[in-house]
Amino acid sequence: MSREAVIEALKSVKGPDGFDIVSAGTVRALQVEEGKVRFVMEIDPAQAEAYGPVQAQAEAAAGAVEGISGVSVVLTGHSNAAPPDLKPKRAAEPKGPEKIPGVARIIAVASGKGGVGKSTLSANLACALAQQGRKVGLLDADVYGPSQPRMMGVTGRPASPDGKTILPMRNHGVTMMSIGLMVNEDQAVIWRGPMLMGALQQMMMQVQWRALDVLIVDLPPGTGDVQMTLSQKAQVDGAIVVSTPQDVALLDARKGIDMFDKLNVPLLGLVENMSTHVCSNCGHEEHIFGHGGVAAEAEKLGVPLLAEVPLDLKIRLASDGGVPVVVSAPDSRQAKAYQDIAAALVARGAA
Ligand SMILES: Nc1ncnc2c1ncn2[C@@H]1O[C@H](COP(=O)(O)OP(=O)(O)OP(=O)(O)O)[C@@H](O)[C@H]1O
Repeated sequence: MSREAVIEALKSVKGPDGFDIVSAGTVRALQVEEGKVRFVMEIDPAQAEAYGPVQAQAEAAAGAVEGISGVSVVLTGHSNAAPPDLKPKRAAEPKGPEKIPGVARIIAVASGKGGVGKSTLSANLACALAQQGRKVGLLDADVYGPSQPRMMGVTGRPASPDGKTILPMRNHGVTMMSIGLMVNEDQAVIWRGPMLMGALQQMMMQVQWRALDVLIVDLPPGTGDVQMTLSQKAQVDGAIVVSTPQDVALLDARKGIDMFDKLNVPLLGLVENMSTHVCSNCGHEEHIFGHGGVAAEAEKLGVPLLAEVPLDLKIRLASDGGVPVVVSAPDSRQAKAYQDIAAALVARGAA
């Protein structure tokens, strides 16, 4: 079971233009992992209907490859479709990722699994960078559970005065946009495929971010379609991977690290969250989930360990209350870990 075998199988599938979907450059970001295949089919939106059966054939072709137990194909639209008479060779040339207008740099914050503190880090990092004088945007791309409106204390729907562009929200010195502000909270979880990709693209390209030094993107957990779409569509300058210290969390984090490697996104560093727990009554320090695993991984990869953030009630209460701890208690020990990450990124010219 190999990536090559899947690609070979997909060459038997023809698009509505008669060219096979691999040579035509329709198949993008193909990954094979533990018997599961994922890829994006980038198509002319006007041909979405015609591609329905092609998608089904592609799923069947990839699924028939020996050792493949699951296939996930996402149809996504590209804006400038190739003219129909284009030779397959030219059509296969990939369209490179674009800069988001006005945005100097993009940093993606990712995690291998959910609930490890990726959104908490994104919110605190964005606020800390703003406190350090950077013009910062925060894009909540966690389509399956957008939590930035709550963490950043933002409510209401973003306005669209001209019906085309969207005005972002702003709080704590940070310009922000979340998929949670565009749909009802319970709706976001059922979004799938092209609709979801369209929303992500809209948030990147149609939001009036204005001039930003850095846009922090809070990704959904794992290594899925959103991560692939983001790095295909926009030029991501660096990624931060968050993990808790347990072996199983680290195992998932490694998959995230591997994904960024494949997508050619430089890894800026790792963060160990919930590293130690300091008892709020007696001050006793305990490594509830173990300690040092993320540091060892960073050393192995030759990337910085950006911080070890403690498991601390104050951090949770602050985020749940809509005022991240770097804003509610900027001089606290709890805020320092996030401020140090921001300072390190600024010093390296990464933010
Ligand atoms: N260092 C910390 N100390 C205490 N609580 C924390 C810490 N980091 C995160 N939390 C809390 O843990 C919960 C999960 O954190 P968060 O939402 O940031 O994780 P996530 O990785 O973004 O999760 P998901 O992938 O589900 O969106 C939240 O209630 C948050 O307040």
